[in-house]
Amino acid sequence: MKKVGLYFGTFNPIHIGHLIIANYMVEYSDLDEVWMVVTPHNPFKKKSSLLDNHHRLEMVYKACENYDKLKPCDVEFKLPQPNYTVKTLIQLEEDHSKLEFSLIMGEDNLKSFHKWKNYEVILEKHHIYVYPRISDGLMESQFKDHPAIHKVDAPIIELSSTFIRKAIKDKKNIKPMLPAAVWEYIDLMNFYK
Ligand SMILES: Nc1ncnc2c1ncn2[C@@H]1O[C@H](COP(=O)(O)OP(=O)(O)OP(=O)(O)O)[C@@H](O)[C@H]1O
Ligand SMILES: O=C(O)c1ccc[n+]([C@@H]2O[C@H](COP(=O)([O-])O)[C@@H](O)[C@H]2O)c1
Repeated sequence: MKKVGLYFGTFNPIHIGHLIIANYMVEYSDLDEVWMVVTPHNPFKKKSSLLDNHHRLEMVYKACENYDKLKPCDVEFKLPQPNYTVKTLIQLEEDHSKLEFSLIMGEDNLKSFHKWKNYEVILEKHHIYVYPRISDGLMESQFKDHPAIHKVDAPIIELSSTFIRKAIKDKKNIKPMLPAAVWEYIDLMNFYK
């Protein structure tokens, strides 16, 4: 069975931090592919300053163009909002019965995973691949040494979409922080100014 890692995000915009993690995961784990799932509305985030779904998807598409094992995914566009991951997983399994889906998550997100809708169901049915991230807070003991949670030693790149949006607004040059095609698209479309 083909193993697909799901990397969920708002990707407003996708940056090299995301791309380095996705590529590392597919090269240094047993995953065959990583799908970058563009989320219209994260239940934990306000929707303000959010670029249209299709523009965020277009940027993910451009970022993945030269990576055969990385794929953009728009499954959440047709699902009710805010987007609960447990529901998305049910939809994906219905659409692709021959694929095995796992989640990719930073250590920071694992610390609040117990607040996700039906997280026990997710953990029962899926593996989670966790990469290191600098963050405060403690890991719930139930997630330490859990058989479905796998640590992958990916590099830490502290960069965020929030930082990039602000830097563009402040007219800073942040070219190396974005895949070239994404930078060109943002520049062409005058986004985040
Ligand atoms: N530099 C990074 N390294 C590793 N993981 C990251 C990095 N930036 C974001 N992530 C993780 O990638 C996923 C998708 O990221 P998201 O789209 O929320 O980007 P973000 O940069 O955190 O955005 P924002 O600053 O707008 O909140 C999330 O799980 C997030 O924790
Ligand atoms: O299902 C949930 O309850 C849930 C709660 C918080 C976040 N998520 C998903 O986690 C993904 C990454 O979240 P974030 O805030 O780190 O970008 C995003 O796709 C969200 O929809 C999901």
